[in-house]
Formats: sequence, structure tokens, C-alpha cells
Amino acid sequence: ALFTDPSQLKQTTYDFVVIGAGTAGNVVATRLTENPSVKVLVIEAGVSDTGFDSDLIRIPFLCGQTAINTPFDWNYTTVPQKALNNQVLPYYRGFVLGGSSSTNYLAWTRGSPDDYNRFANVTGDSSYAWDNILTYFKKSEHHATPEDGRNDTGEYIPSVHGFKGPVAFSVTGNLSNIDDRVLATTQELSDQFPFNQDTNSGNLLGIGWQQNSLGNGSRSSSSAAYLTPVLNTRANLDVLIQTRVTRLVTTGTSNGVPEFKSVEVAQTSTGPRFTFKANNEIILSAGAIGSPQILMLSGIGDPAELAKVGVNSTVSLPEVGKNLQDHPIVSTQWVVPDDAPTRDIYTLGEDPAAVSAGLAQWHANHTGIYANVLGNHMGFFRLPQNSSILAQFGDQSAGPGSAHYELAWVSGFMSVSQPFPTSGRYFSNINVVNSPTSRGSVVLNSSDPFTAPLIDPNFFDTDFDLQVMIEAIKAAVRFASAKVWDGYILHPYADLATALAPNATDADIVTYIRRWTGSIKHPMSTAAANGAEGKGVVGADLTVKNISGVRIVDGSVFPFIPSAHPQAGIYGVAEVASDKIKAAYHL
Ligand SMILES: Cc1cc2nc3c(=O)[nH]c(=O)nc-3n(C[C@H](O)[C@H](O)[C@H](O)COP(=O)(O)OP(=O)(O)OC[C@H]3O[C@@H](n4cnc5c(N)ncnc54)[C@H](O)[C@@H]3O)c2cc1C
Repeated sequence: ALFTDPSQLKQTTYDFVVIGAGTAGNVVATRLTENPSVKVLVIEAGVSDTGFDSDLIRIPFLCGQTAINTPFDWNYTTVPQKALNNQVLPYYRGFVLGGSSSTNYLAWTRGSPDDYNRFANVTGDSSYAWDNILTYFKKSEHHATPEDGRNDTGEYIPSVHGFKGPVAFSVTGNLSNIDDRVLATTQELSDQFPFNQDTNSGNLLGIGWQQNSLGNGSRSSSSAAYLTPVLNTRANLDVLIQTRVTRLVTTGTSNGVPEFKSVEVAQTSTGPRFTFKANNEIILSAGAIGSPQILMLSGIGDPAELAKVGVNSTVSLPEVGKNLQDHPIVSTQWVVPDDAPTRDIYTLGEDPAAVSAGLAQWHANHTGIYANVLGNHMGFFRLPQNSSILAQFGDQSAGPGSAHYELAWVSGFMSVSQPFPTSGRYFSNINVVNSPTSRGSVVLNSSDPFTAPLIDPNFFDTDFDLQVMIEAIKAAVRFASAKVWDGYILHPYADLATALAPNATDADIVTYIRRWTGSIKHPMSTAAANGAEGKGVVGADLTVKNISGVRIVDGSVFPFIPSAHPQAGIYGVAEVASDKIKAAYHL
């Protein structure tokens, strides 16, 4: 059942306590409670995903608005970003049942086999290797027919997908006016921009139809897909929302190390504290910001850093909160003819009647433009083998099947950082560095669990990342220069024109990048798994090192960020972890 106040719960001891009802937490809680004798409590800081304003979560086309200034987000900001003119960036994280899977942009990508084989190598555990985790990717998903009933044969490869798992995925149910041109470019410039029938197949590279966590015209979050369908029918599953875990509490020692099988919770900074205990273990699934924050609040981290904010160190584990990796993103836009049927009528505020009609159609039968996301195609690319960047820095990706950068196309204005214009028609693409080498951190700002930590994605700390972003933009320009766009793409928008002027240099592109880069919202690796003693935060089985009783299952345990959008990978790892936990307790 669902509870909104710790005092409502009839028991204080469970077999497992899961911290965070987010993307990964809901997978673990749902899989463990498949066994009716296993009692699980999930504690979520955020709010319900139903009721007030929850259309923002359910309606896919509104995904760009789900996080911004809504009750569903933590409203974090970064520390000033040195390489971005000291800008402070918004840093969205889901604060709601489903976590960031309830607020994200729905892109459903796994990454490359190299990404997962590297995970297996670093941990010494083959269960994360592509050939093995593929079973779990399939277990987490089911193919859904595009909402317009369109035949999607040839737009994905059925044999690499699941058909019975909880999360619905589908390609677009709303074709856009640029789709034919995007596909024609994959023919005209096939050597640079080849078509790929399914970028989730183990062959990541090339341009494919974008898959999204979406079915029946609605977002398929971890709450909608895993948790909600069983919440009221499983007597062994309790979910407590609007309640924050403030720290892990020691419960003695086990095998010579401190044991933490209890959690302290509160609803406000000064409100009463409650504790809940796990007979077996605590599963920390608070995400790449929340999980290291909770460890540090519990005295588990770098002792010198903890001392600075007055937290007593209980266990030295210096890599907690280090190694933060994220994908920087910058958009580029071009102006197209005024009569082009782009999606701008829905997003620039010019045509309220079109918006009302679109929303009315979605409410009537979950169809139409609002039952889909903004873009229909995305592509993953490598620098050419003879690239001077590779010669200078070496290949920093997970391997030859991994992407250095990503491009995705939208018929309409799209940006995560620029103010939207109020009129006009546009063609946009996003440019993303997929195998970044910059590393940031999450550090406590205060011993108060209700104070946000200091978050530093440290974008473009390395020149490699900046050079790759320059190449991504140049590739986007080559794509937009294909003959099939003649007469459609008119000229670059606003200061992109300066960056791309005939006499412009890379320095002008860098000026554009430093001004407009944002986060694609993929922070990961802040509690990285590592099989070697003394390295990382968790071991191959994802249990926290140097203590007993706590396992981390979320995006923070990935040793490296995958070279694609991470949610599908996080679901896969959470499915693997659920089986590991079941095996550990013979469930
Ligand atoms: C706006 C946005 C757009 C994105 N777009 C995409 C995309 O298109 N495709 C993609 O693959 N990925 C995308 N991502 C990233 C992806 O959604 C996340 O990487 C992924 O969902 C993270 O899963 P997680 O389980 O690690 O953490 P989360 O899903 O964030 O779950 C963590 C949960 O823990 C809770 N929590 C945190 N601290 C505490 C505490 N102290 N006590 C109790 N509960 C706590 C949080 O409220 C949250 O519910 C996006 C993310 C955002 C925010």
C-alpha cells in the first residue's frame, strides 16, 4: 500500500528497505516482492505521480516541461561551470514515484556492447557483459505498436527485443515532415550517416528510428510499468512517499566491518525522525546524486571532506561522490520556410488553438502529436579513425562499437538551454558528447539532509570532450548540407550564424558551445562498481565496500557512463541486481 507519513506504517522492520522509488528502485522492489514471503518497504522523498499536474508526466509530448519548475523535480543547480563561462546550470532529477523515469525525455537506448563488456571487465563479473545482460534488457521491456497503428516493420529488429517485460517501448506514432529527408540523407551520405535498423541491437552506430519508453500514447515510467500495477495487490509491499532518508544507521558489526541495516527518515529538516530496519539489507536506489549524498550523511566517504561540513566519518570510502560523468548537450537550429509544417505551432506559444486541440485529442484517446515525443530519429557516431583528436588523445570510448557523439533531429525549435523564440519555423538537432572523459563530483554542502549537495558535472574539463563537441557540430552541419535539404534549410538561427560564418574558425564554434551547453541529465558513476580491492564504492555484487548491509542499485554504480541515454541500461542493471539479491537470500 501507499503511505504518506511514517507514523502510518504498522511495522518498522522489513526484509528489505529500498531507498528511492525511482527507475532502479521500483525494479528491485517489484522483483523482490514477487515472492509473497518477502516484505519490502520503499521510501521515496518525492511525491505521487498521480493527481495534481500529473498530465505533465503522462503526456509524452510535454516531457520537456515535466521537470522545469514543477513539484516533480529536486530543483538542483550545479556549481559554476568553469568551461561554460562560470554558468550555473539547472540539474534536473525526478522527485516523484518513478524518479527520473517519470520526468525524462523517454529516449530508450541501451548503448554499445563495449559499454557493458567494459562494465564486466572492471568488475570482473560477466553478468554485466552484453551477451548476458541482453536477457535482462529484454526482460525489462515490451514492444508496443506505435500509437497511430503504423506498421513499424523495418524500424526496429524484433529478435533483439522483449515482448513481455514491464516497460513499453515504441517508435514514433506521429510522422514529421522531416522524416523522409532524414532517411534520404542516410542514403545520400551513407558513408558518414548510415541507416541502422535498430541502434539497440548491439550495433549502436548509425541513424535509426528513435525508440521511446512509451506505449498506448503514455509515458511508461518505472512507476507505471513496475510499481503501480502491483502496489495494491501485494500485501508484502509498502511504499512511503514524501519522506526523505536522512542517513543510514549502524546496527553493529558484521564480519569485522560496521553494519548499516537501519535507516533514519524525516519529512522536514526539523521534523521528527523515524527509523526502519531491514532484516536482510538496505538497497540504496536514490540515484547518482541521492545515493552518494546519503552515504556521506552517514559518515561514509572521504573523511577530510566530511569533516569540513561537520559530519563524523564512520567509514573511509574516498570515491563516494567522485567520478561523476554526464553527457554535455548543445543544440543547433536552422530557420526553415514559414509554411513548413513543423512542430513549432505546439511549442512556441503562437497557436494556442492547436495546443488545445492536440491536448483534447490526447485526453480523448491518447493519440495524436501529444502521444509522442519531439523527435523521430537519432544517430550515434565515431570520430574517423584518422582523426587528429584520436591521434592526440587516444580513443577514450569503451571500444570500436561505441559512440563518441550523438546527433538527433527535431522538426521544430529544440534546446535545453536557449530561450525559445516566439515565432518562426525551425529545424533543430542536438549534439551530445557520448564518451566524455571529464569527471565531476557530488560533495556535501551541509550536514543537513535537506540541503542540496554541491553538484559539479565539470563539463569540458578535458580538451578531448570539447574537441568531440566541435566535431559533432561540424557533423550536424554536414548532415544539414546534404542536397535533400536544399530549399528547406534556409540559414542558421541566431548566433549559430556567427559560429558557422564562412570566415569562422573553431574558436567561434567553441564560443557557441561555452554559451549554450547544458546537461542532458545523465549523471552517473558517483558510486562506481569496481572489482579491485580499494577501488570504487561498490563491488561486483553492488554491495558497498568496507561496510555490511547496504547494496546500491541505480545509475551511480556504472563504472563508466554508457555511450547512449542511460535509462534502458539502468533498468537492465536493476534486473541483473534483483536476480543477484534473490540468489544471495535463496528467494
Ligand atoms: C529531465 C530528464 C531527461 C532525461 N532524459 C532521458 C532520456 O530521454 N533517456 C534516458 O535514457 N535517460 C534520460 N534521463 C536520465 C534518466 O532518466 C536517469 O539516468 C535515470 O532515470 C536514473 O535512474 P536512477 O534509478 O539512477 O535514479 P532516479 O530515477 O532519479 O531515482 C532516484 C529516486 O530516489 C529518490 N531519492 C533521492 N534521494 C532520496 C532520499 N534521501 N530519500 C528518499 N528518496 C530519495 C528520488 O526522489 C528518486 O525518485 C533524463 C533525466 C532527466 C531528469
